[in-house]
Amino acid sequence: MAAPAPPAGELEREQAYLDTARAELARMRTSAEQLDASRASDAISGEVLSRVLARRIASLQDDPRTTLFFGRIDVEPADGPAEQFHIGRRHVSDEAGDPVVVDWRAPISTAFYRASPADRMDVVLRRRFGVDRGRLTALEDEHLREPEQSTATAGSLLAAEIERPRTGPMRDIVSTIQPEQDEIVRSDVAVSVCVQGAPGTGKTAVGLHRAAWLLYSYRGRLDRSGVLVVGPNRAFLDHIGAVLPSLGEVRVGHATIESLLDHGRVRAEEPPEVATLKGDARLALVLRRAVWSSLVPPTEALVVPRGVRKWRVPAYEVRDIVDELAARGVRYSAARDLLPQRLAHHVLLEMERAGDSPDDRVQDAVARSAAVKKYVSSVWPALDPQGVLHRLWSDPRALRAAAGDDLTEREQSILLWAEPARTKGAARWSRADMALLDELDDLLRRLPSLGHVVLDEAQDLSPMQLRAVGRRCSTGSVTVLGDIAQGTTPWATASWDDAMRHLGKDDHDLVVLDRGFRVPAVVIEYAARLLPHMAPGLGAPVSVRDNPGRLEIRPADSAGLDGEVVTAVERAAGAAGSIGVIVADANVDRVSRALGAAGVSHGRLDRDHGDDEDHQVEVVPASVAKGLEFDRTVVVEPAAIAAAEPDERTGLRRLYVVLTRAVSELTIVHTEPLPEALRAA
Ligand SMILES: Nc1ncnc2c1ncn2[C@@H]1O[C@H](COP(=O)(O)OP(=O)(O)OP(=O)(O)O)[C@@H](O)[C@H]1O
Repeated sequence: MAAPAPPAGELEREQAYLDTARAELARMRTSAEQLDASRASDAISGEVLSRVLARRIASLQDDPRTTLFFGRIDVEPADGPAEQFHIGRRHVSDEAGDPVVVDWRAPISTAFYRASPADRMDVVLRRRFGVDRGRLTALEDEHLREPEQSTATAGSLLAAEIERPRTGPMRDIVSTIQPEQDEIVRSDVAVSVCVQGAPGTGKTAVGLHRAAWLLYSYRGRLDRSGVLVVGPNRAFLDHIGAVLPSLGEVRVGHATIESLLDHGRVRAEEPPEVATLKGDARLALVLRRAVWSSLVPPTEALVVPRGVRKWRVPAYEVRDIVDELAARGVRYSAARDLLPQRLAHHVLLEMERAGDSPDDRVQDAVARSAAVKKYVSSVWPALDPQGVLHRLWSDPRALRAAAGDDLTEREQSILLWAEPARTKGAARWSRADMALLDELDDLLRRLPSLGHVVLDEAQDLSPMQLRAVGRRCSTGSVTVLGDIAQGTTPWATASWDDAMRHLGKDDHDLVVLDRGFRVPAVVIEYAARLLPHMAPGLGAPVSVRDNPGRLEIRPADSAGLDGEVVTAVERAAGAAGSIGVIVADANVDRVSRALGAAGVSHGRLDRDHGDDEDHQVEVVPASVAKGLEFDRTVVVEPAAIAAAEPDERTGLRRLYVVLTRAVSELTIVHTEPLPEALRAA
């Protein structure tokens, strides 16, 4: 018996419904345009209102290139009427306020993503639409109660969407979010989630959709506190930067860890041993001690002259005040700000005891007096992060005192500058120093917390960097995305429990994603040969791609390497789709020159710039490839890519990252022997 087809005329009926939905959206826009901000009660509210209105009108624009919905569910609850819901990127309602299209983030839409024959969630029919330039071209029905009634093609629209060629930046996956992904996306706002997933399992996609879902579900709260996405470099942020706007969310901040911890210019590179030690969580204890040991126990009384009299607060009383402030858990500088008023209050009590009746203005004047200021500076010195760190790295005695039992003598000697900078302004700070300056900043004044942070490629952060991110969501929650096998920094995390503890989120859900959406089977199986050598215990994803992919290995002699690369790139460029030519950082110029000489137009990525021009071919330094994807990749000289890292394990991990960027084809061009781990079958 032939599998059922959708009922005749159904596509036309759905197209008519789409036309109605478009008309309703136009009506919503017109009525928003007619609202008048000038009728607000005052100028400031008028300005706020007109901004809100402008945003609302922009959000109601119809994009004729897409449809307003991509799916439909028919639900038949046991205790209520049967209903149909069309699911789309945004909500559309009719004049009576009834929904015409429901937002994919609304609670009712959950069933579209998660219902299955085993757990129908009241759904009897799930329909998916094929779309071309704003019109519906096909539909597929899944009957959850009677699976044999499902259309013959059920599942093929989903597969086609996953197989669609990748060109340009990353796009949203809103029409095809998978059940295990949806569970993460819709985790409660209070829950911190850590997602471990092999390359291409959709971690980044899930994190971004979670941000959009949270903003929809907790709009008021998160609009105020803010949501931030943190990624490894600018090229990556450029790659993902269009996803949230395409979901209607333009108010999410995007940052790299470097831009987040911007406490001055990075002017020094340091050996991995030093950077790793500076990233160790023990440094937090050292810095805390360095800050609080700056307090100088008072030995002399505070003396405040006023007119012909002198008022005294004895040293032991000041000590009590200082001890009380230091014990309150207030940050160092914030507590210091309280000290003048406390001292002035004691002076006031003295005055009262002497028969005066001073008022608050007298207390303020005493607090601001030169005598009090000078005294405060002597017992509770003003500090700034750069000053504290400059002293620690320059002065062995200061470092020894702050180190306590937490750092060995050898470790202290590693941290000390060989040639101390003369002033803090002249200090040449390193990347690892930035996380320490950030920690110091927070020891001095508390940083306000965001509502939610999405942290991608989290495996690469040091404990001190994780602490820095954690303090930015200290009262909010975090979505942590990463893959231990892709950790390529010397301080990369070996355990998600440790990483989450450094983030201050001991209490979290750990979820493993293992279905691979990017990398086709032959490519992932090849790359997975590396896993036992650099991340034993971690499995490769199971590719869910229909396309088995293509893997080609092209040996060349050293004179012919560039020519072989050009040939491989030209062949790859014969079909539509993006091409990444991934090479060891040191070889980027050479390969780019060779391509240029052969007339192959291409762009170049670096840490700070994703290419915004529309190049089909991009030359990508291996250190920038993480998180990116290309339809076809040409990987040049794997041995050189691995050898550029400080140790073998990191080298193989870098190679694993590089080999897993391809959506359909991977070509390897090499003259040096391939690393042993790759050769072993
Ligand atoms: N449910 C889905 N439907 C369609 N495409 C998907 C789905 N999930 C993921 N993808 C696609 O798979 C590709 C890989 O996704 P993503 O970059 O989020 O993976 P990742 O786990 O972050 O990878 P990596 O660890 O390599 O950075 C992307 O093109 C993404 O759009």
